[in-house]
Amino acid sequence: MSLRSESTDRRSVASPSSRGGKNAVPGSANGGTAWSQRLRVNPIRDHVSESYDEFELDFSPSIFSSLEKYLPTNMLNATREDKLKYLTTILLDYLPPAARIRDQKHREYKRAILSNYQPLNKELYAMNPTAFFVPAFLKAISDNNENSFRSIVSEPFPGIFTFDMLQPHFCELLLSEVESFERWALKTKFQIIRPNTLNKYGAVLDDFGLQAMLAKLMENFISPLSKVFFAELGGSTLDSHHGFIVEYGKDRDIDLGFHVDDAEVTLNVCLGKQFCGGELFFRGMRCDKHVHTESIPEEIFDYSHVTGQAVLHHGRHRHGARATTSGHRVNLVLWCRSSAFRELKRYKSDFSSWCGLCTRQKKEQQRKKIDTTSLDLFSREGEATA
Ligand SMILES: O=C(O)CCC(=O)C(=O)O
Ligand SMILES: [Fe+2]
Repeated sequence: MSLRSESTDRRSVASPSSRGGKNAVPGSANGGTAWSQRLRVNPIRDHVSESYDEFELDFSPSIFSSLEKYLPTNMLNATREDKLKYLTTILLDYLPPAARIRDQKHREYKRAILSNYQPLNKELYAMNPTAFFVPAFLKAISDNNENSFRSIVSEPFPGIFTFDMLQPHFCELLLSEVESFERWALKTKFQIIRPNTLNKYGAVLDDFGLQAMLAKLMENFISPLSKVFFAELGGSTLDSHHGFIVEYGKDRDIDLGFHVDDAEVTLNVCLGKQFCGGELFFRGMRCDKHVHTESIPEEIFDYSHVTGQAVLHHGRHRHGARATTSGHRVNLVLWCRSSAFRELKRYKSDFSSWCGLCTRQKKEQQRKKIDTTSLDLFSREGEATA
């Protein structure tokens, strides 16, 4: 079985939004500003940074809050929009030229959507926990401890967690919003960029105004779980996301090839509708070095989607989706990423404790070591008694 690493080729940048209720970052972020952007060397430790959560940003809002302490004195009391613009210009300077051009294009793409597409269900665009989530999920998150999480979560296979999460009404609203977005794109001949390299259908929710809501979903509802279940795998330091919809059935994608996600933690929730097939198949966790290696029988696990139910797994847990044989299946997928974990991985040794093959190889080495030590002992005992 060949395996692909799903990637989006997407980088993070601040982008303006004209949507009602959300703040827009005015103007082009990396051109035309009168400032010569600089940061101070040492932070102002007692400065209380503002929150940027409700802005439509592609850099994580927490990056802006952290960097605020490094702003020059004349910028400290500027408006949040101006601070965003100032900091975004600096952040963009760190991107290589090709990435900067790609980002610029993507910002224009998003701007074109946000200024022309009229949302159908405005209530989806701001986080509203009681309307979005089932009560048991909300209670477990507000109790915020391992016992409360374990009380709503099943772990049908090591590292794969399932739980009831979304209200049926929320699923219906999101489905109708995606359909409305696709109708608009068809009518206006707008070319939609698909969620990633493996999909011909589906849509990136972050691109049409749902980014701030999804950032809250990750920060307030997924991070608490991933801090407990994926602590050593980047789950404690999630700081950005890629949120999208996948669609299968007639005139849509049929299945999804074997792959790993460009994510530390993946949330995958079935929104409906009626369908047969479409099971997820998992085949073991692998580090980059071993991603293409065979799986062993103990790593095989299949999961059948249930509407409203979430699956939470590590992004390097290799998986794919079988053909949806009838009906129409739509899932919400949130790839949650940790820049700190990725940075750490760059400096780490060859061995990954979570990789099925690394651990097997280590056990094998240890077994061989024990075998040779006991052989050695055995021959010395032989010498002694000879
Ligand atoms: O179709 C599914 O449920 C799987 C989706 C998935 O794995 C992905 O988009 O990364
Ligand atoms: Fe995936």
